[in-house]
Amino acid sequence: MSEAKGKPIITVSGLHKRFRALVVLDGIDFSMRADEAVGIVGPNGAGKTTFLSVLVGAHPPTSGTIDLLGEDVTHVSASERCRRGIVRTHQIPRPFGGMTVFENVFVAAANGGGFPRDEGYERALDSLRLCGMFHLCNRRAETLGLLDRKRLELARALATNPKLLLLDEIGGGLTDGEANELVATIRELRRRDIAIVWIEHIVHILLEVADRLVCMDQGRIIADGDPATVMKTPAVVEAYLGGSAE
Ligand SMILES: Nc1ncnc2c1ncn2[C@@H]1O[C@H](COP(=O)(O)OP(=O)(O)OP(=O)(O)O)[C@@H](O)[C@H]1O
Repeated sequence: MSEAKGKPIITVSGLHKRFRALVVLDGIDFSMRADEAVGIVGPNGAGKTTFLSVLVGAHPPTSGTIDLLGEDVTHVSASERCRRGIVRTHQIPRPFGGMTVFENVFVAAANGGGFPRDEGYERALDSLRLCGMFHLCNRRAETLGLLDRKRLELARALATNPKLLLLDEIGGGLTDGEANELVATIRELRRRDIAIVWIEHIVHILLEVADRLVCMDQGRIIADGDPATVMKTPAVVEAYLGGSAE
């Protein structure tokens, strides 16, 4: 492992997030290296999506700090964080309607990634190829089905040239064959040295890629470590898997 890969890509300390009286993140401490793929599981409402939103700057934390690549980005805008290499996909894909698939991805490369035109063009094409969407370049984004919308969401995120990619439930509703394709794509991203955080309820897909698993419950991290060990942790069995710790 190179020295750069072994360094933390992101470190979060004492992160709290409240929406009015509702405490959604309740003291999150988290750090990961650039060569890791971390899965996040947890019951509905645990705060997983909110965690990603706070990491990318879509919501300011109520308190706590976020350090990206050795710099404090807690008060840095979402667009600037994106240019520094952190990007997320959304649980519900949000393509720009009225634009083609290619235009959607090109806008991400140019605006999100800050690439000049020719480079943005190449990045957009590379992302579309990687996500198996090249043949759909000229389709209007709003005419895509759910699976292709999810692929487009991933292609747009990749076009920004992320160092850390945050995925929010991109596996839901896929057939086994489609899920295998998705796993192959994520493995290719790891070969390209992109660090991954992936929230997913379909745990068996997640475990094919994640080398570390985090379980959240009620705004806290209740387990963090080797996936097999985390899945057997009594607190995880009780909070997430619906079983008894006995
Ligand atoms: N913008 C918001 N304003 C108010 N409450 C919010 C907001 N976003 C999320 N919440 C609340 O925060 C809590 C955590 O939501 P979040 O979506 O982060 O959980 P989650 O673990 O991702 O759940 P799921 O697995 O169902 O996606 C929920 O009670 C949700 O209603």
